[in-house]
Amino acid sequence: MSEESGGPRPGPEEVPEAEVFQEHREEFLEHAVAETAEVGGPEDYLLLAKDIVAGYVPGVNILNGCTLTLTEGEVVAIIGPNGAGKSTLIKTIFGLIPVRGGGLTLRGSSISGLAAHSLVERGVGYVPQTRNVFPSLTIEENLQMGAFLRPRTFAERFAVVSELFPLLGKRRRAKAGSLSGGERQMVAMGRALMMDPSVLLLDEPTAGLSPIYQEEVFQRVKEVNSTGVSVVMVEQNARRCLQICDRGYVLDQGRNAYTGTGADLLNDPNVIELYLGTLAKG
Ligand SMILES: Nc1ncnc2c1ncn2[C@@H]1O[C@H](COP(=O)(O)OP(=O)(O)OP(=O)(O)O)[C@@H](O)[C@H]1O
Repeated sequence: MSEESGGPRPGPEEVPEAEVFQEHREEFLEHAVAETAEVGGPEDYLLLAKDIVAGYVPGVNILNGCTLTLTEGEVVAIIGPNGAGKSTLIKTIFGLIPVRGGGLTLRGSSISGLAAHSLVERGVGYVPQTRNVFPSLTIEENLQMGAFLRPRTFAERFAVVSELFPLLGKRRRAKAGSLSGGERQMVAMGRALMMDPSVLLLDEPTAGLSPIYQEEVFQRVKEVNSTGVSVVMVEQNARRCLQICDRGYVLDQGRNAYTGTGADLLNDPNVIELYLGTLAKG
């Protein structure tokens, strides 16, 4: 008789949580709200990403036809499990990943295939998740980089941005590399705002930050939004993000799994079970 080694095994009645999650997820995705059919035309939105197919490696799609709309003045959140394609969607919107299918429009005009700097010229700002400041440059120099396409507007924009983020004005000569993670995030957002964008794309702005700084980032996002900037943000702190956003998208496997107002998503039993609750961590 051989004896098998290893830790305790699930009893005959126990099913590992990950399997439960997978089973419910497949079932839920089959019945997921397909928003695409209800989406209006490009002229109805400030930004429209429709039926987007995109990926990194030839022949492998990460986004499998997902759709996102942004109306003037909104904060829109993108949440979902790890690897769902949230960052990929935001990078595709910003022209960092080629669009293989579907289309992107800004104020009704196609932006599919445009490079990132063309999008900046058209009023789109982007804050990447990592390496989003130049650590060896001062805060002021980082902000100058943000205004490189319109250097003559620097002083005026610096005044506006440091009113929103007082730290940036007070510590303008500090090297960005000497700042905490939360402070760097303020520099990164400030830099993206130097070109006076109408759309701000944020990729996981609270990742790696302490709860206090996470909260500060959420508050700043709301303040920036109140100045007339529309925001699309990918977030790992899904609950808090859904509390402050107007609408949210749950992405799963590169598709729209669910769409609704922040409150709808926070109160939906399926979303809670699969994407916000303990099963989601299985
Ligand atoms: N540069 C890359 N080259 C190839 N594959 C990539 C690259 N970046 C991401 N991927 C893959 O694309 C898929 C989606 O990644 P993405 O970063 O968009 O996920 P996400 O939903 O933002 O999740 P997370 O919260 O884990 O960042 C993952 O399978 C990831 O491994």
